[in-house]
Amino acid sequence: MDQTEKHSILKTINLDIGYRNKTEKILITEAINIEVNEGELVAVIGVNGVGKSTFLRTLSGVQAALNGKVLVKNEQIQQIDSLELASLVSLVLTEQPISKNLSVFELVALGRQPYTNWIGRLSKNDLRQIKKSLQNVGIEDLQNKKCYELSDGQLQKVLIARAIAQNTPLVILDEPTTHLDLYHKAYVLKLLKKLTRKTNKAIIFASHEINLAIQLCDKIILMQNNKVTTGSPKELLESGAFSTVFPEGLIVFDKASASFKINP
Ligand SMILES: Nc1ncnc2c1ncn2[C@@H]1O[C@H](COP(=O)(O)OP(=O)(O)OP(=O)(O)O)[C@@H](O)[C@H]1O
Repeated sequence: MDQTEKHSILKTINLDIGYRNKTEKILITEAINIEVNEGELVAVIGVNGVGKSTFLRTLSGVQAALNGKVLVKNEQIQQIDSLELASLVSLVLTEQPISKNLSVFELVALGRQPYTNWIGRLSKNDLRQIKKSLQNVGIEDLQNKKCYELSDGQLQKVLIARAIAQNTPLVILDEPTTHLDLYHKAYVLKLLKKLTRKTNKAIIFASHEINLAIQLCDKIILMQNNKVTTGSPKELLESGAFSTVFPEGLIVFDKASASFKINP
């Protein structure tokens, strides 16, 4: 087994993503080949409607692939039973239905479900993991609040804490910074980076925060019309891949500052 294989947590092989209705397949993107290793922070970037959520749902096993393979720890995702999958992959979706009557503590505790016994009793280890997640995300002071009392941004942090409490080697988040102000966007993405370093988890998230992703991520998966380009921010910068992310004109990529700017 070589080094890369050893640390691979997620891999796709000629993956086609999209939808199936009664009569046809709706292909969104085809032949996606990516690899994510332990300890990496990876952003999925692309314009509205390009297929980021579809891709993340397919990677987490929530949605079936049209074709090709998703491998989690070298095992094909369809062959992993749901309990084992819940101990490998945690998923945070943008508009997730949650019971807002739960307290923050109770919601984060749900992350422990794959490990609790059939009556859902929390062990000492579960309690330790919940406390650690609340601490890691910096929301200990919110733990007794009801979720309906939270701002959208606070709720987003709680959902991240729940995913961390699940303690999986792979965490997938769809737009984890949507409701946050600039400070908290940077805070959350830096937090995700810190977690990859501290826990060796692989974290993959879809985001429109391309400038922050360039500064913070180990890898970027760039989705464009039926095409996916992957590399480190440096590699993508050097190859000029960022210059075609948006339609020409309004926004341009400034190579000198490695960021997108409005065309004056
Ligand atoms: N259930 C569905 N059936 C058929 N097509 C769908 C379905 N859900 C989404 N789509 C289509 O799939 C494409 C990709 O959608 P997706 O939500 O994955 O994009 P996205 O990149 O996450 O967009 P955004 O940045 O706006 O969140 C869009 O054209 C969308 O209309």
